[in-house]
Amino acid sequence: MKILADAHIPYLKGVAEQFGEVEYLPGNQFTREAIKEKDALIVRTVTHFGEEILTGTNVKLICSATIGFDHIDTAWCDAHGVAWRTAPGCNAASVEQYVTASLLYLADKYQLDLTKKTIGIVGVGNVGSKVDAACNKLGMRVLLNDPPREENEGPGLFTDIETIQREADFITFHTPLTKTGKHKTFHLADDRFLSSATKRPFIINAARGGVADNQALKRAIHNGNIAGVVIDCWENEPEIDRELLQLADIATPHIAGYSADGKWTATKMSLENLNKFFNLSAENIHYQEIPSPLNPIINLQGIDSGHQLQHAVWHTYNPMKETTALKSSPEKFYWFRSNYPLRREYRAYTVFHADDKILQILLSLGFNEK
Ligand SMILES: NC(=O)c1ccc[n+]([C@@H]2O[C@H](COP(=O)([O-])OP(=O)(O)OC[C@H]3O[C@@H](n4cnc5c(N)ncnc54)[C@H](O)[C@@H]3O)[C@@H](O)[C@H]2O)c1
Ligand SMILES: O=C(O)[C@H](O)[C@H](O)COP(=O)(O)O
Repeated sequence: MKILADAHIPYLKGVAEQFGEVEYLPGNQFTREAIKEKDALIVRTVTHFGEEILTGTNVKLICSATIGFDHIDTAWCDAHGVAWRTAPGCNAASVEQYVTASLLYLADKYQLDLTKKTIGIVGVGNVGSKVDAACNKLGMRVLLNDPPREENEGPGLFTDIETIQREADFITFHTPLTKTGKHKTFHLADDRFLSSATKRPFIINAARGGVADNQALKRAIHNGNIAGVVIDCWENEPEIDRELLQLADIATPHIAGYSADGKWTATKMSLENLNKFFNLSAENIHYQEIPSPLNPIINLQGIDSGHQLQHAVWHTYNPMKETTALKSSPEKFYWFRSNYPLRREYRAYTVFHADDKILQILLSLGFNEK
């Protein structure tokens, strides 16, 4: 079997070869010519797969090592016999780590007590559910909005979007990007939405750029309708809006899901999809190990209890380093994504000397205790 894989999918090289002949190319160098003779593609979100690239090729399966699939023209693929698979939930915990680290940053910068704040979560799937759990552990009041789920599961858990606009101090989006249908999410956060947000909330978008109208975000910051923004996903990546970049409290190059744990799981799920689709019956697949973090021990001795939580979370992931780097070199957006350093989730870290109350929060988030 002939496979073409994105060269920037970690933990794949030397492993995918157990399934066939594998060639690697950076995602932005995939062409119709390059994929023509391939049976399967293992891809990322940086390449668009539709009629223009797939017509006349031999491709039978596209495995995206990602949660999102708005880079695949699924209608065209379904109509033309090209199967596609994704890796649901693979990096949901990584996005939760990103949102938690960002909330702690905003709280620190603007002197906010998160236990007295309300967060509205729009889209409560794999990621939104994890963000919900984390925000509860931080002691926040959480409002959940997910009309498709509410239609299926009934009311009770969910609230309407107007309540979130009225009551939330933070609004975080975790929906897919959809441009049609009853629950389409394209420009969900537009001028109207943002000007109806009464508590001057912070807006967080680590879903997809198009979920929040980037021009409307700038207007809302300028006219004071919102207090600030945390943006990981942008319209027109990698050519992102430079003014919005400078205005953002946290601005990152679409890496919220880039924990090594998430990448490893995405690779594994992609290969499992390949194995199943082609009935390869491969057993005892050899996977690479996820490297340990450089400093897996977090010693909180001497840190006052008011700062222990942020210290521990930022030890695992600090969004400010990436914000500074992106603000000074926005032209390196694609490079930052292709050369991402090792980042581990909480479970790879052990905390020492945490105060009792903080320790309980850290353990519930997934840290280990010595
Ligand atoms: N920044 C990153 O690195 C990163 C990483 C992972 C996922 N993502 C993105 O995050 C988003 C969520 O991922 P997920 O794994 O939770 O997806 P999911 O499919 O598990 O959950 C999405 C949820 O959104 C809900 N939804 C759909 N339309 C809605 C609407 N109009 N209003 C409110 N809710 C709506 C769905 O019912 C579903 O419950 C996706 O867009 C994904 O591409 C980004
Ligand atoms: O959809 C996802 O899983 C995320 O957006 C993911 O982080 C994108 O990863 P990439 O395509 O850059 O590898």
